[in-house]
Amino acid sequence: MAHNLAQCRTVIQKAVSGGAKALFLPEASDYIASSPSESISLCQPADKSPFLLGLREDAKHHSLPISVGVHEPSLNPASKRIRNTLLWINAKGEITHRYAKLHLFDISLPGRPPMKESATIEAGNEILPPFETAVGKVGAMICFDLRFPEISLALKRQGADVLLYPSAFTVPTGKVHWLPLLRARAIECQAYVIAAAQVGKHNEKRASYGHSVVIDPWGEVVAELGGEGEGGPEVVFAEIDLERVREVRGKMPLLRRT
Ligand SMILES: O=C(O)CNC(=O)[C@H](CS)NC(=O)CCC(=O)C(=O)O
Repeated sequence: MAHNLAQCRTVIQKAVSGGAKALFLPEASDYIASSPSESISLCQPADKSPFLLGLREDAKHHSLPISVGVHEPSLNPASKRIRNTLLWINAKGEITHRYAKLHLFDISLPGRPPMKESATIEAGNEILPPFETAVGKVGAMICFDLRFPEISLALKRQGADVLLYPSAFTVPTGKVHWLPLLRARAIECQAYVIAAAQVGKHNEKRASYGHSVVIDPWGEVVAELGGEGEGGPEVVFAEIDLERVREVRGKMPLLRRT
């Protein structure tokens, strides 16, 4: 986790030097463990996690809001499982919003070990209403949620201009599904999509697809990173133009107005 904090701090430095108004980090930026028991044992409450305390300090120091995916304990003290959450840290370093991942990644693909996120993670049970930020009204989702367009459509109806999908996508699913799903969400919601992704090898069992991307409300990719991640942590910049959201929605209205 100390290493991951250092990686994030490198990204924060780059974001600050480039004049970013907000920074979007991937799902599970604090750690990716190699077993359910390790994942549960590493988990700390937000107010005690050195990883989050470090990010909050930097957010405050640079007046830079940060969206980050982490692990947090269950709200139920009797639960052995943890939560997979997205936190919004504001420019004062305070955690102001929290979304707990609704859909868990329980799958088995041919020739690969099955993945059962629900062995470790307890699913969230509510959509977080979109919230105002320096880059517009943001709607939060996480990774596998991408396959369930209902949440993004609900967020659009609630006024989201920007949809977040911080992720740690697998390589085989990412190769085929990542970009088309993200572009579809941007096109049908007529919203910006910001998908910050983990990249490269985590441990003997796991690697992530990478290809972080920002997509505009017309569905065009406006910024992207690669799938190697060998040169260390990378950052990519994109302009979030809320006028562009109004324009696309105005020219092709998809929401019924009665
Ligand atoms: O494991 C952690 O600590 C953090 N969580 C994740 O990386 C999650 C669960 S394994 N990954 C995904 O949801 C990938 C989805 C995906 O790849 C797809 O939908 O194809």
